[in-house]
Amino acid sequence: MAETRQAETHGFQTEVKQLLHLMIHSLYSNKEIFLRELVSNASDAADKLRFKALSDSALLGDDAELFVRVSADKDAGTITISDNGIGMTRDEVMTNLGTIAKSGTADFFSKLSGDEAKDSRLIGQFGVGFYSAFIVADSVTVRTRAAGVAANEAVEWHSKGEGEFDLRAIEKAQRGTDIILHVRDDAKEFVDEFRLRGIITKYSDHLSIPVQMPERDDDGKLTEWQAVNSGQALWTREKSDISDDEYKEFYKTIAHDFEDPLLWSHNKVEGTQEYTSLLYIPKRAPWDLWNRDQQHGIKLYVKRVFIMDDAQQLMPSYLRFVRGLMDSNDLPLNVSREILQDNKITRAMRSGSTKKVLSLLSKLAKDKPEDYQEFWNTFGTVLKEGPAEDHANQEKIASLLRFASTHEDNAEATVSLDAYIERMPEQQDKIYYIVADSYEAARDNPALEIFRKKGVEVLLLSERIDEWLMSHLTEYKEKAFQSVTRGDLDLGDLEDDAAKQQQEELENAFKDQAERFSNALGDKVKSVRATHRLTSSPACIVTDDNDMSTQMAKLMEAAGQKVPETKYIFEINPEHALVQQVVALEDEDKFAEWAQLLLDQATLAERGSLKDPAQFVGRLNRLMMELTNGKLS
Ligand SMILES: Nc1ncnc2c1ncn2[C@@H]1O[C@H](COP(=O)(O)OP(=O)(O)OP(=O)(O)O)[C@@H](O)[C@H]1O
Repeated sequence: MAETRQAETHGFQTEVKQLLHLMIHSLYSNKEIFLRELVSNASDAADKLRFKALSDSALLGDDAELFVRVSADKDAGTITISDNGIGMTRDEVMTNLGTIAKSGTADFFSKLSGDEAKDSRLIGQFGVGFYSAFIVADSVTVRTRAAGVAANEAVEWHSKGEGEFDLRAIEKAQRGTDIILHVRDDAKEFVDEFRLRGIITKYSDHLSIPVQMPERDDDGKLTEWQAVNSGQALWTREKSDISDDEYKEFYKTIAHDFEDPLLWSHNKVEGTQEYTSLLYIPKRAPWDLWNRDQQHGIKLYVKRVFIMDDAQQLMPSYLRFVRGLMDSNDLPLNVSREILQDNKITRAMRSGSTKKVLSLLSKLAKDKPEDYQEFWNTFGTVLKEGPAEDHANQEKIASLLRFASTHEDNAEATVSLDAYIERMPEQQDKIYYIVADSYEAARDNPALEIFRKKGVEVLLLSERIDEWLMSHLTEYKEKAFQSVTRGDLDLGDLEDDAAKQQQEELENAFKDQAERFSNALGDKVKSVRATHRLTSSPACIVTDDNDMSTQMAKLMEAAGQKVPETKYIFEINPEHALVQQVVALEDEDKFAEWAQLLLDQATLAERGSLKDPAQFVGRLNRLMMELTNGKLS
């Protein structure tokens, strides 16, 4: 036994070291948050135990009144935060307090710049948690005994927050965790129970668990522990009794965010289902928002008892930036993730809260367009997953989308579909868009020429998700979406009969030449025809209606899927001077060279790359040499 009580030393995972260093250096102006983090961990530990005890009441033993206790010892220079919650086993201590068990952590740290101001914002997004103890402490001791584990199987963890931590077996009479902070000289102001009490009432007043502090006699001796928070879960109170500040502080505690939320919505739903929801939209994106496996931020409670974090069934994935909680009166207390998955009650809660969030956003867009724009810039890309994921709310989600467009002439996505429709000329019946690799590639794609000439607005899409979005969004307010690089260009009533007839004549007149191009290019193209998309470019390629679009093919290739090669329709502008010279060539070999060059150019403008760029360069140089007769003038 004696041997196991010897301390073992372990190194922190590299990322922990980085996090610690960064935290100490960038959060010095916001030191007091350590208490919020540690008290909220202690309260989570109580919640977890209460939940586990639902199926195994023996776990509570004779220590069923759960609490968090905070005290300070001026002589020793320490602050202690204790709870009689779930505690941790040795293995749990090793992983929870020695590593950062979040996927993508290394990636996150590679983004840090070394600029402390910038990095401190990032660190806020990351969520500091337990390690924030080191903002005020130069050494931290954690003594913990997991529920259901014998007193002599408790563990002590100790670290100075540098490269390593010590672990040893100890004996601990009470279940739960004590965290003892040995406070650094520059944070001694916190070794003061009056000060600590102020911080607790600021951050933790609404926790449903009592947070207790010592009552002391004149000699400073503890006489009893007394709760210093109101102990009433915030969301159970009447909306009218809760101040904005209380809502904001509560958000910071549950979301581990440093900043105020952008907005929130607190609802009591009554009727066939009874539940309360308190949902927040953060101002900033968490660092791992783009990861679809990222945990969801909704906590589930049943009759005020905490059941689980990250209840994915309560919020669709495209709203995974929403934080908050739902408290059901109808679900059984012993509900499991499996039960949640296929459950009438959860479905109703999910659908109700989804509607709530969407209407909250619509209202923001209407009342405070600038704030909405800020929201869109932060979370828009995630919301774009919505139309594919949630058919029932497609129209509502679509109304929240924002795009760059030819109307605005800048890359920022500010145009709503309603604004687009509002500007549509009466004869226009479709919503035109283009998807490309970048805003510039979209803006300068030759297929837009005819639209510019006719003054028809085109939405310019260039995010990775956009092709996916547009493949699920087929219409909005009964107007179909139409890609300008796809299929036959049907401008509908935007063209009058005379223009249509003129176009037909042009196509007929070009038939023979189109065939000549087609013979020269062989199976490199699907077909060749005269275009009516172009005004200043000689040629472009477009995708046939039934083929996979360029962007979709790229998306699938990037995902490692085998994609059949798309053959394009090659459209030529017979009125372009270069085309007129090419068709005048009599030598068929030369004609073929030029035809290939025009196709390569058009492919470059649409796809951004060629299969064999060296061949293109060789051909271009050969033709230039011929044109210049080997001499530039
Ligand atoms: N008082 C405690 N009792 C029991 N377990 C704890 C306690 N404090 C921390 N832990 C465990 O350590 C883990 C890591 O804590 P930490 O605060 O770093 O992260 P987190 O709470 O999971 O995430 P975040 O704070 O970023 O939301 C917790 O998830 C929990 O399992």
